[in-house]
Amino acid sequence: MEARRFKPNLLITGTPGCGKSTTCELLQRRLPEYKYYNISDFAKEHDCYDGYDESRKSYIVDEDRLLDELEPLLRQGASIIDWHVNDVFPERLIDLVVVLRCDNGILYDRLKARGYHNSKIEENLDAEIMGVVLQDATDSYEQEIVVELRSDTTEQMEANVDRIVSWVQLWLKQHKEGVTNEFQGQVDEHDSEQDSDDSLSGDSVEEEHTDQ
Ligand SMILES: Nc1ncnc2c1ncn2[C@@H]1O[C@H](COP(=O)(O)OP(=O)(O)O)[C@@H](O)[C@H]1O
Repeated sequence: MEARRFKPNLLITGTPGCGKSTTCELLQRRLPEYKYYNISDFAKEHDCYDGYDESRKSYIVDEDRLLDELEPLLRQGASIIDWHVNDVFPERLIDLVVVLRCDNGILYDRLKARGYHNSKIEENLDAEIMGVVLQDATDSYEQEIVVELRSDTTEQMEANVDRIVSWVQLWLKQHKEGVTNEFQGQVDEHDSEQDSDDSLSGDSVEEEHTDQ
């Protein structure tokens, strides 16, 4: 049986350029006892690569190897996981999935500034338009723990971090009290001032993984 976690594991996902790393950085400042796992870096550091995809100009992650390395760490809880791929982590180890979304014009500028070549920019823009990452998340996790948040502006990013910290506090309170209510039910109540844009709205699209 899975050991009980005393602090939640947070998965911050989204198309490359949507703001995962920046959001995680801010989040970690607010949650200093949480460990931050940027999976691209983690895979590199732990030699979890299985070749290089020349056409995509990106390394291919050996997901089995990655999970072997990561699982014992996630079992301890208090993790912030940053990756555009979200459907590889065992459901039992993830407590909240935040899918960051971004306007395509803004995303284009961010990816261009990052020096991505055009085909890679296009692939990522298509993935964002089609909601691929959100679809993967809703396919892989209970809908109650998947939350879609807009990250076009600094103000939105700061508000997102505030919300995630509030959810963490709520999770801690619930688990301390042994309350078994559904997490999202409490979140909805807590965030009743949020507008309806925050509801899940992923379109059904074909599977396509983006890479950095
Ligand atoms: N909500 C936001 N508002 C303004 N700039 C942002 C926002 N999110 C990300 N950025 C900027 O966009 C770029 C890509 O963000 P990053 O966090 O690296 O994305 P990801 O980790 O999803 O690839 C960075 O220069 C970052 O400062």
